[in-house]
Amino acid sequence: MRVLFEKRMDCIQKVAEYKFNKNEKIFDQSREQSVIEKNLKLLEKQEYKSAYHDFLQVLMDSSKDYQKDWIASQKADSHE
Ligand SMILES: O=C(O)C(=O)C[C@]1(C(=O)O)C=C[C@@H](O)C=C1
Repeated sequence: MRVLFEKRMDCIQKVAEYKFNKNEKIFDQSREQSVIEKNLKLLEKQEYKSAYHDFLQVLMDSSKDYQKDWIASQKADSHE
């Protein structure tokens, strides 16, 4: 779990850098919806669907918080 989490966060770091450089917004509702739908379809045990939906949402909220903090720190550094 930790290893997968760290790999995911390495990707999220790259996404944050891309969004910072392109001045793109962090939250993309349609993208988020499609990530959730795609993953829910892949779930083998549909009885876990609701719990998995909540898990994905918490994961994406955490990614957005990380991106927000990282981009804010970059902006603060550039104003020093
Ligand atoms: O794909 C992105 O643009 C991301 O920022 C990653 C991610 C995610 O954690 O999967 C996070 C926020 C977006 O709203 C959608 C997806």
